[in-house]
Amino acid sequence: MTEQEDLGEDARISDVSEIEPRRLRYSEEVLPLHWSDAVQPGKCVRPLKVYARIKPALGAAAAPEGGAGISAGAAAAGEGPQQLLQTTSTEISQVLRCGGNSMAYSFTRVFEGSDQEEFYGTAIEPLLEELVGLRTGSSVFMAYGASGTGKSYTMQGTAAQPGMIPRTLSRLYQLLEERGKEHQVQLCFYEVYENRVYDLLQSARLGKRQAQHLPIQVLGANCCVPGLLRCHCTAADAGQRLYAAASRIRTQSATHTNSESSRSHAVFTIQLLEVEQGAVTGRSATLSLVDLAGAERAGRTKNVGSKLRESANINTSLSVLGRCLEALRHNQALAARGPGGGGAPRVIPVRESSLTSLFKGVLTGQGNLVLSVHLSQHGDEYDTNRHTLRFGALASRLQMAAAAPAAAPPQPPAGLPPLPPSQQQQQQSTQGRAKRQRVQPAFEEQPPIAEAPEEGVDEEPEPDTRQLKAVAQGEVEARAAAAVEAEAGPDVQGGGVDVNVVEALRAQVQQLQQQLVVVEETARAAAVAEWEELVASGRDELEEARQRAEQLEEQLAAAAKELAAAQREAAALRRELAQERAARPSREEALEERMVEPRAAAGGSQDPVAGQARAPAAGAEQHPEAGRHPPGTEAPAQGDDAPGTSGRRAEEERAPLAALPSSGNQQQPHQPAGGASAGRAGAAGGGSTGRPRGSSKRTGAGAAAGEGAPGRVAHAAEGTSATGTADPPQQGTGRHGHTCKAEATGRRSKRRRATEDCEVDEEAAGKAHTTTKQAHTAGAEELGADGGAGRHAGQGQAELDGTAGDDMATADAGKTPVAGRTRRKRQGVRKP
Ligand SMILES: Nc1ncnc2c1ncn2[C@@H]1O[C@H](COP(=O)(O)OP(=O)(O)OP(=O)(O)O)[C@@H](O)[C@H]1O
Repeated sequence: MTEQEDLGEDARISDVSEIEPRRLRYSEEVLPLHWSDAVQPGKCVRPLKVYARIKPALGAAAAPEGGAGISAGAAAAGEGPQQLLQTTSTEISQVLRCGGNSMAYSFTRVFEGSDQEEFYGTAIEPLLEELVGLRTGSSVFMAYGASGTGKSYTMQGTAAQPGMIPRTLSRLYQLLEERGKEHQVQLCFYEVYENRVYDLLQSARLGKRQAQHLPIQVLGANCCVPGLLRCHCTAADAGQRLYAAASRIRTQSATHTNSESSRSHAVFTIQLLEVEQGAVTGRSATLSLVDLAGAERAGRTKNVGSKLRESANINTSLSVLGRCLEALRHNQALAARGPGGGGAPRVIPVRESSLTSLFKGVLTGQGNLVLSVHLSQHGDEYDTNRHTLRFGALASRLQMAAAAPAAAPPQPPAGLPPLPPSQQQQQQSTQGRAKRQRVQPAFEEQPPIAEAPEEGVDEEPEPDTRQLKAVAQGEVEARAAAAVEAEAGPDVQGGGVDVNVVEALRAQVQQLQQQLVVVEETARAAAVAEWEELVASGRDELEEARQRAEQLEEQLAAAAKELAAAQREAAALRRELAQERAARPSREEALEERMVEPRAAAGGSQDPVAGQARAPAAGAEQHPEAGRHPPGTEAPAQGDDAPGTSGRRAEEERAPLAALPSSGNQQQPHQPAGGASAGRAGAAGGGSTGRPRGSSKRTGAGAAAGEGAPGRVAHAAEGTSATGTADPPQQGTGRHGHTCKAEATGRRSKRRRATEDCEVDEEAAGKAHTTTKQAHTAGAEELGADGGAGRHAGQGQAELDGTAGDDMATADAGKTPVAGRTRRKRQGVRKP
């Protein structure tokens, strides 16, 4: 921060005589600086004008001006993405040099180059005309942009190219002259540095930077800065000199991006009061020209220490400004949608910074706001330009409601009533004396007053200013006077108030007010910081919850997929099972059909064994209870009851197994011959009978096999042989057995294939096995009981001895291999 502790002759206002000392009295009166116009809703609404001005790239100050196309000199290289601004008269497109999409932004008008006249004529002159014609109560022009983009160049200019403020002053008096009406012009110039208001005119007048900042009083929609000096100015050159001198006091310093970077927002206000017959009528209008400090990126400016703090303050206030415009835009869009448009209006955060507090009126859409956004054609200004372009695009969507100033000036707030005329008069004179005492030394050094004072204005204060005086300073002084009177007692009251005491109290009150402002600001900053922290932590929590929800959703989706796959698999298995079930009867049919031939062959061979084999079956039919005996329990025991005489051995030898079901004849243990004859009868009947009732088909088949079907007998013999237990199979089957064996072997392999093709019902196979075993056991025991040493008996005995083991089942019937296999499977035994 550059503080000019002691201005040299050059820096001081060269001709302070331009400022009437008597007029300074008026300059301390509290008047609203920027206020909202009294407009009816929906009336005088117009879009906010946004002008864009592009500073040429370095070394290209002479680039083509104002025209469309690409500026020369845009090739300055730097870090970051290289950009180029392509323009038309109303549009700017930011193009990346490395390619990519460009975005176009529209503005009221786009300016390029260094010429100030054109910019002034387009952007400022209309505002000045409105001021002079008192057509708009309050107009504000703001220059916005990153540091070093030409805001100060535009507002202040150079000797060769005067900026907007000198041009405005010069043109103002021309217009007033043309109008031919009497006016009073009051000038204010102050800066907002680190969120505090400093009076630049006062500093210029005193010859040093004033250390005390001034409080801002927001009075409803209006804003006042008590203590701010207002200078009457009757000529353009006086105003220009005043401005030039005060500008030098404005805080500036060199940064990485700008050798004369403004570290504060500077506000130059021209207030025009209408005067008729030497008296102010009450109608007034203001035009404020604001040179905002430039937004800075710490990375680019490389600021540290106080400059970094300044930078942070600048960025904060500009950010609040941006948020105000955003909120205003939101509210206006909401209002345009009408009732029921959805959403709630936002609070416009004007109170969050001094800058926005000062311009509360226009930032809430009341009054006339015009913006210029400043850009740079330098290649490496991509980010800063983009930010500025977006700000401009947002602002250009706003509507402003401006109206002519009302006949009566803005009224002081209800809490601060005007003082009674007598007391006010007294205080004014007291105040005037005190002020003259205070400021006199500064003016004593200056040349004599060049211009004659405006007598009417000087001697007789205007009624409107008397009213407005009570807004702040009057109030303070009244309270101070009251306090003094109370303290001094009746003598002092009668003799008047001691000026020094009043002054002291007044200073004290002002100090307290300033302290109050500081406290308020600190509290507000703390609240904002806390709120931001809260929002940030809430955002973190929200993010965590969102991530967790995403994880859960993913898990849910995976589980749903697995479930669907499992359901598909289950459905496929169900289908397979159904197909299996559907195919089972036909397979069994096929097996039966295949067995017809061997049976027929067996039947045709006149095998007595076969004939006998059916006899027990028939017996079983006669005694169905036989089939109900569980294998290995009753049947063998019953076999004991079977007759085992040697006379019957020949027959029994031929049908050792066929006799097994005779166990069903336990009620008739002495009728083996009957059973045998029944078996023969069964054989004669085609050998298809004799299945015990209650057995399943397979069980029946197994039993039948055991009972003496020829093939089964052969198979049983073979199976017995395979177990290596008794005699060779041919010995048990004889001649006929050879034939049967050969056929049975072929059929067996076929059968095995057939049975291996399909899964045989375990239960059925088990039953077949047990029934067969039962039959074997019964037969063997029957034979054994006889003491018969026939081959079949020996075989049966061997099986009973357990030598056959599980393979006995395979020796039983055509089904038995499967049954055996199934049993092995069940028992977890591998086939040897
Ligand atoms: N349109 C222009 N034509 C020629 N020179 C320009 C133009 N705009 C700016 N400049 C030059 O660029 C330099 C920086 O401009 P200026 O100080 O006005 O930037 P700024 O935006 O006010 O920066 P800051 O915000 O840091 O104060 C100055 O030397 C100025 O003369």
